[in-house]
Amino acid sequence: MTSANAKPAPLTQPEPRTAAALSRPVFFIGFMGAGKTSVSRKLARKLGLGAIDMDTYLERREGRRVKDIFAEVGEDGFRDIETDVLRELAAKDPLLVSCGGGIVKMLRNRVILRESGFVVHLRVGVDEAASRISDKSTRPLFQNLDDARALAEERAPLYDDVADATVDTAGKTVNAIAYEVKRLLEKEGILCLPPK
Ligand SMILES: Nc1ncnc2c1ncn2[C@@H]1O[C@H](COP(=O)(O)OP(=O)(O)O)[C@@H](O)[C@H]1O
Ligand SMILES: O=C(O)C1=C[C@@H](OP(=O)(O)O)[C@@H](O)[C@H](O)C1
Ligand SMILES: [Mg+2]
Repeated sequence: MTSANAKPAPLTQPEPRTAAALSRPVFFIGFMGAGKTSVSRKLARKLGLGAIDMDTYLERREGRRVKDIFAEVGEDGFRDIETDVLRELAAKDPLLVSCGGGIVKMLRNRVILRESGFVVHLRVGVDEAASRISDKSTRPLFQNLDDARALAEERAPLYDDVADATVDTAGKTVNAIAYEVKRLLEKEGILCLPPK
């Protein structure tokens, strides 16, 4: 029986969710070789989510490779372009974004990351990173182990400072890391999955 002042049933029910969705952008940070690009891509494929790799996006936008940008305008010039791209991507509908390893260097980037997304730090040791990267010519700041170690040490507190979550990647496959990140994003309420 319906009472006189009961609300009428809505004409349309909300559509049940049919695809995975993110409540905020997810930014992958971590040292070169941590697997930011690979894990983000794997997760996007597994879940049918959109993913953008900052370096790939930036290279297309600029029409030149990262190493050529470094050679032509130096690291400072590269960092300016990188911040521009970060601002652009942070303003889009939520995506998986794999950042370059140096994104945390500039305070302005750390502010954007913290304010606009959920930040996942993929942690890797320098020796393991070096063993993963076969072609170091594409990474101007990973040319020898001593310099890479010093850089990693300098950046470690910056990654910790900005990360909402950290995943240790040592000895794990890209697939296993992607699964761990998926569970973590679900638990944090960042990833909403359709009912099975
Ligand atoms: N967990 C992993 N185990 C083994 N190799 C990996 C792993 N993650 C990435 N790689 C390899 O290391 C290289 C760098 O990975 P990439 O995803 O580009 O790292 P990043 O974007 O963090 O620099 C690639 O050749 C990739 O296939
Ligand atoms: O650590 C860095 O300063 C850099 C990391 C690179 O990206 P990956 O971390 O994806 O290799 C790329 O953005 C550029 O060579 C600078
Ligand atoms: Mg990358």
